[in-house]
Amino acid sequence: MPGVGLVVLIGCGRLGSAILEGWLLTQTVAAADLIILSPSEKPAAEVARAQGARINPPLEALAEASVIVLAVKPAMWRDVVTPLLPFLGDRAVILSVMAGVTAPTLAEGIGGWPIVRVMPTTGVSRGRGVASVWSADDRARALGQALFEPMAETVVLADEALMDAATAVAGSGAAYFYAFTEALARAGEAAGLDAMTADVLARATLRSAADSMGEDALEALIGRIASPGGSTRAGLDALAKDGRLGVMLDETVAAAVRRNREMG
Ligand SMILES: NC(=O)C1=CN([C@@H]2O[C@H](COP(=O)(O)OP(=O)(O)OC[C@H]3O[C@@H](n4cnc5c(N)ncnc54)[C@H](OP(=O)(O)O)[C@@H]3O)[C@@H](O)[C@H]2O)C=CC1
Ligand SMILES: O=C(O)[C@@H]1CCC=N1
Repeated sequence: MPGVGLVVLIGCGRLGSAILEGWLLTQTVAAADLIILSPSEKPAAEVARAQGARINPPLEALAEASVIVLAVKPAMWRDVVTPLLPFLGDRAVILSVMAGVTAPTLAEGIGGWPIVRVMPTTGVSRGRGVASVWSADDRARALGQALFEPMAETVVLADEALMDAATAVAGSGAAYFYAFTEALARAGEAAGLDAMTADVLARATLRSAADSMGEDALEALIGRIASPGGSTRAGLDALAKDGRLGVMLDETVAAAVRRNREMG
């Protein structure tokens, strides 16, 4: 894609691989413009290599990089990045997808380069992710948007302090929906379905609900299914009894926000 330049992806684990797959799928980054640093061989990196990406080249190659994407665990980024710093050019932007690690903390170890934080979901691998972007630097923010908008519904946050909440809602959120779906299947089993039928129905319902959602208000969507006095309304009333659904999700998001702060 014109304008993005040479992209260095550091870490090709679950999220790094998803990002790589998304870039190639949506042609956001040409494989020839990619350098991937990975201690072990990864299927996604091998696919990129076959299309022209460079894997673990001599570090002198980093001098031309426009953007360095940090997709390693929050606990290890200093050890990973410190040896690379002497090789970075003046124009590089640091893009971190790490949960919890703040820009001021990153700047302690990577001073001098503009920083953009992006919190994507692994759905970017299929060009259908979600991403929250924050940067204090206009060029870095624009680069973050250029790299993620083609493969994610992207929100630009006004304040870095909101990144932990965005991570707790979107970065983690798919896992909550999967956990809910699992619990729905088990409840179906308790109501008499065999385990496999309950799984098929719960998973298909999640897919169908997501497909049908569009841009309509959630309340309107619920209203279309829940006939007054009907069985869905009875189920929804049980779900929200004494405000417990809201309380449960407040606690869920608060716990994830706390953990993001601890990891940073
Ligand atoms: N998974 C998710 O859904 C999301 C994750 N994140 C963030 O993404 C980051 C990565 O998470 P995730 O992908 O799940 O974790 P993984 O453990 O799957 O990936 C981390 C990768 O870092 C690699 N690595 C370790 N040392 C180096 C090194 N020196 N140079 C290059 N790569 C190295 C590891 O390589 P190896 O496998 O060879 O050890 C590993 O594949 C985290 O900071 C997390 O907060 C953010 C949003 C969503
Ligand atoms: O669980 C984690 O720490 C990361 C952050 C968002 C999704 N995965």
